[in-house]
Order: sequence, then structure tokens, then C-alpha cells
Amino acid sequence: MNRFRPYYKYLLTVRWQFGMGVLAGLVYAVASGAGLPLMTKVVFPMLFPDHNAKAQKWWVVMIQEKLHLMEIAPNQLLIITCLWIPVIFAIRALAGYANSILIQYSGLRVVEAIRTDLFTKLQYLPLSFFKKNKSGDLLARLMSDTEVLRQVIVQNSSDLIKQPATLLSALGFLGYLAMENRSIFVALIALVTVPVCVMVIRIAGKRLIVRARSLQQRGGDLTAALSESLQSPLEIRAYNLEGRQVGMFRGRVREMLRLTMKVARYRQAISPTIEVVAACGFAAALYFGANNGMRLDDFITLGMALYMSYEPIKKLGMVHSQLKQGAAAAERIEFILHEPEGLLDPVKPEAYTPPSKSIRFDNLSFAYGEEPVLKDLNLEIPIGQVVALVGPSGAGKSTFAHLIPRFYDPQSGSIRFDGTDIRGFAKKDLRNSIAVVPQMPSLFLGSIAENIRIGRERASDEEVREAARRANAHDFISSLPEGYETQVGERGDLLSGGQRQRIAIARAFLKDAPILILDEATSALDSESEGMVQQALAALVRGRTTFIIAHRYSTITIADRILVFQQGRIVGDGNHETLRETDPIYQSMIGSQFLGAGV
Ligand SMILES: Nc1ncnc2c1ncn2[C@@H]1O[C@H](COP(=O)(O)OP(=O)(O)OP(=O)(O)O)[C@@H](O)[C@H]1O
Repeated sequence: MNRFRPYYKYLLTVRWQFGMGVLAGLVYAVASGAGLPLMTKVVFPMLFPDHNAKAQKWWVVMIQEKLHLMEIAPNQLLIITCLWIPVIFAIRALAGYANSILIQYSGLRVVEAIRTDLFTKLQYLPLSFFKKNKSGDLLARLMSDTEVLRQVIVQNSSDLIKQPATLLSALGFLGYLAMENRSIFVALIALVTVPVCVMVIRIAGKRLIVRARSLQQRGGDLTAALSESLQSPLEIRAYNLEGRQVGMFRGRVREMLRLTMKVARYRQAISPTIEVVAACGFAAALYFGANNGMRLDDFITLGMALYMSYEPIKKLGMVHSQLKQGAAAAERIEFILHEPEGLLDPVKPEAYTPPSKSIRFDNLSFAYGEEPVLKDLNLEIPIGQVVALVGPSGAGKSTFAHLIPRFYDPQSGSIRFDGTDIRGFAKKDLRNSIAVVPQMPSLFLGSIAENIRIGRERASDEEVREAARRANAHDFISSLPEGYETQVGERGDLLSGGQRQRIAIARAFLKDAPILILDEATSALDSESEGMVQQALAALVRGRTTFIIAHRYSTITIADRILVFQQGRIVGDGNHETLRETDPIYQSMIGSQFLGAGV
């Protein structure tokens, strides 16, 4: 249980329900572990009194005398005595029900809180985390592993409190019986089997966690494979990969089945093993009890109390095995929960105002791993300048642009807005003043209007339309049957690349941020769409400090300044005309594939 200690804090929000659930479990336990055996001890001798006066229990005689004094007729006594049975069972049933429901509710609230924490954590983790980890694997951790936790809680909620408490109360009752009847020896014989049972549980549990870990891991791989398949339908068809994908999937499913059966074999072995061990203990108790002249009614009571101890041990064995599986899921969840956040905000952020003079890059170096990607860059960009970043693939253009909104922090050097290091500002303030139009803009589930409104949540319908107009998107949106209310698919696949880009540009118009980062699409758009995008971009950059990762010649023409990147360094800096005249690298670049065939 210590394994789950970090999660106890989640119980605080449901402490009342949990507390009541525990209480109900205790009532159930006392009713089962002591109430039922006590029932056989009290009810049976009353119903079937021993006519041999000597053998009559002293308290049966006493109760009978008292009832006689109270003038209760024998058939009334019979009714009262018989009622004991349904009353005890009713108390037990009600308490058991309340316990299961309340503990299950508390457990589910805990899983809900863990899921939300996980999701929240994922929203704040740095971009590098998502580059390092496959989205399918993260999805599996978020959904499947929390689902395993949920199932563990649902399936065990009714046993988690009730069974240990029943065991304790039955053991307590056994102790009392042993003392009263001096049959301690008989009870002890039966109880030696308890440690054997516990041993069985522990051994099975240890083997189980190893298998459960691999099972969960393979489950993650399976989800990753699934999401990969769903994300790449085009490549799968284009390269005839259908058979390969199906084969891979079949292999993974088979492996899951193999591991699931391994887990099941260990888990299902626990209960029968405990039953056999318990039966041996019971038989031994029977043998010694009979040999020592134990009476039938005493033995029934003892038998009932023994049964009430073995039953919880058996159930606890199952609970233990499930908790092991839960622990394996918890490990995978903690991989995300314990990931350091990185890119923290300063304790006392500087008051933010967008830069009014310049953005300066001082001795800036950056590496994702060992290999430096940007090397000691020094430059100053006056506010309002439109800067195109050009250079071969992998030269470091995107990385450079991504340092400005602090998607990453440099290892050395700094970026300064009017002299202030941007790490001194709160990330939220900084990012509020930067609009980013990525190469492949993501559209969120929802309508086109909602997707544009991401730029500014409170924008009116008219402002959304105006932004779309400026982005050259209004006409195509209006021509759709449902216009701005058209629902876009998960990745916006219902829209063409150029249309998606224009929606992203409309978002940026709406955001109206003074700094702009544009990553131009490398893929070719049809010429009409391309013209529209170019026009929209030209309008968008006006009056904003802009960094465009440019892949097209036409884009360079709207830039005031061009930075030529090569292997993490800036090897050319100037306007188009000057560079074309003086910079051989730039000259070879505009003649080559990098900027398309627009020269
Ligand atoms: N998340 C990452 N982890 C490790 N290395 C990375 C990561 N992102 C980029 N790189 C590496 O950093 C270098 C620069 O990449 P970057 O994306 O900045 O280049 P780029 O000039 O924008 O290229 P492109 O025009 O193809 O987008 C490349 O060698 C790339 O492999």
C-alpha cells in the first residue's frame, strides 16, 4: 500500500465519502466476522436446546429464565430468535452496499483527479518532451493506464476495507472462542495456514508485477501503433503498407494476449491455492477438535469463524494481485507526472511591455542534445522589421525562431527585448504578444469560427469575419454550406493545405500581436491558393516585427532583411538586392531547390 501513498492526497477532497465508506466497511466486517459466527453460537443453542441440563450452556439457561420472567411465549421467542438471522444479514448487506458505493465513488474521483492532473501537466510540459515521446505512447499512458487504475479501484473497492476488517474481526472472534472453550489449540492449528496463504499471495504478487509491467508497456506500444496507422492513411496506401501494418498489429495483439494470459494464470492461481491450504487447516482443526471431545455446535461456530477468516484472505489475495497491476500502471503514469517542468517562470517576473526598440540576440548558442544547433549568434532586429530566415534544411532556422516565444531556452547567451532578458518575463505575457503560424497548422475539433477565435477568445463574430477577410479566407468559408459553423475534422483534413494556412493567418490577424513568427509551408499549394496565402501574409506582416522561415522566393520579396543560416551560424545578413550581389552562398541558394522555382 505504501506504493500508493503519494496518491492519498487525492482522497482529501472526498474525505467524507471515504470516511463513511470505511465506517460502513467496519460495520460489515463486524457483522460478518463476528456477527455470523456469534449468530450460530447464540441462535442455534436457543432454537435447539440441549435437553441434557448439564450440557446446557449457562447463558442459554440465563436467557431462558429472563424470558420466562418477561412472560414471552415460546413461539414469540422462536420468532425473535429466528429474526436474528435476517437482521444480521440485512445489516451486513446494507453496510456492504454503502461501503462499495462510497469507496468506489471516492476511487473514481481519485482517478478523475489523476487524469486531470496528467492532462494539465501535459499542457505545461516543454515542447521538447513531445519531440522525445511518441504521442501514441503518451495517449496510452493518459487513457489506458488511468483506465487500469480505474478498474483496479472499481473491482476492489468493495474488498479494500471490508476484507481486512472482516479478517481482523473473525480472528478476534476466534481468539475469544479459543479462550472461552480452551480450544485455543484447535484454532491455532487452523490458523497456521494463514502465513502459508500470505506466502502464496506474496510470491504470486511478485511474479505478477513483472508481467503486469510488460503488459502495460505492450498496451502502450499497441496504442502507439494504432495512432500511427490512423495518422498516416496516405503513406500506408501510397507505399502499399496495408499488409505490413496488419502484420505488425497482429503480432502486437498476439503478444498482448500472451502477456494477459500470464498475468491471468498467476492471478487465478491465488484463490484455489488458498482454498486448498485452508481446507487442510480446517481438516486438521476438525481432527484435533473431534479428538478433544469438541461438541458439534461449538465446532460449527468455530468452523464459521474459520471460514470468515479464510474468505477475506482469499479475496485479499486477489486484491493484492490487482494492486500490483495498478502499481505497474501508476509507474507509467508517474513517468509523466514526475517529468520536470523546465522553462519555469521567474519567481518575480518583470512587468511586460512589448519591445519598442529592438530584439537582440547576444552570444546565443543552443543544442537539443550534445550537438550544437545554433552557435554563438549575435544580432539586433529593430522593431517592425520583417526578417526572412533562409538556409538549407536542418540549418537551425526553426530552432532560432522557436527560442523567441521560449519554446526552448538557450544553453548560453540570451534574447533581449529592449535590453531585458526574455527569461525575466512570465511566459504567458511573452507569448501573448507573439503570434505563431506554423508550417502545418493544427485545427482543433469545433467550427471554423471557433478555430479562428483561438486567436482572441472574446472576439465578436464580426471581428472573426474581418480577420478571415484579411486572411483571404472569408470567401471560401462563406461558400461552404454551413459557412463559419462548418465543423472541421480532427486535423482539418476536410480543408486543403492553403485553406488551413489561411485560417491560421486569420487567427494571427485576430490575435493582433506585435511580433510574428511564420513557418512557411514547404509543400506546394495550388497557384490560386498560394497567391491568396502570399497576399494574406504580406498584409499580416505589415507593422509587425516578423520572422518568416521562408521557403519561397515570393516570400523573400516582402522581407526587409534576410538572414542566411548554415550549420547553426548566420552566414549572410542583408536585404535581397545586396545579398544577391555580394553573397555567394545566397546566390547559390536562390538558384537551387531551397526556395523553390520562383526566381
Ligand atoms: N526536437 C529535436 N531534438 C533533437 N534534434 C532536433 C530537434 N529539432 C531539430 N533538431 C535538429 O536540429 C537541427 C536544426 O533543426 P531545425 O528544425 O531548426 O532546422 P531548419 O533549418 O528549420 O530545417 P527545415 O527547413 O528542414 O525545417 C537539425 O539538425 C535537426 O535535426
